[in-house]
Amino acid sequence: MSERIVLASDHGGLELKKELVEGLREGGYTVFDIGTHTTESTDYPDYAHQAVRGMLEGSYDRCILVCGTGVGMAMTANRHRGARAVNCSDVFTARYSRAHNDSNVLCLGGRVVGFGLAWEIVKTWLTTPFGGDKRHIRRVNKIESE
Ligand SMILES: O=C(CO)[C@H](O)[C@H](O)[C@H](O)COP(=O)(O)O
Repeated sequence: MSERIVLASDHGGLELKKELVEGLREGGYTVFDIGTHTTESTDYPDYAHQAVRGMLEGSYDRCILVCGTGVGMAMTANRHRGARAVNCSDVFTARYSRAHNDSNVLCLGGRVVGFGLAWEIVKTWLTTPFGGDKRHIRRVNKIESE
């Protein structure tokens, strides 16, 4: 089966999330869109907690979370032990958050990046493997030790 990606957003990330869901489905990923589905004002932590819990319980492989800036989603996701969330608005950070940090949650700002850049970020993030070098494993283990 293809990688299971869960996407979630608040109202601030809704439009970008919708475009990403469509692109990822076309790209053959198994996509779960857990909301929000309307423009009504919502609270990003509700969606971030739900998506990350699902990932940590094994229902999904990775999370992509979108709010206005990506900040609230990243703060919330990183409260969960085992979640390594990156708030990203450039391709370089997307690549190295995978290669060096083994990030498993990508947060984007729907009010910060347009679909074109977001799509490049997402493709890079999904296709870059964790480097697995000893020094990176040691550092990721130190993140997880607290
Ligand atoms: O968490 C955020 C900012 O750190 C998100 O960008 C939210 O989407 C944003 O705060 C929502 O703002 P709104 O004024 O309620 O639309």
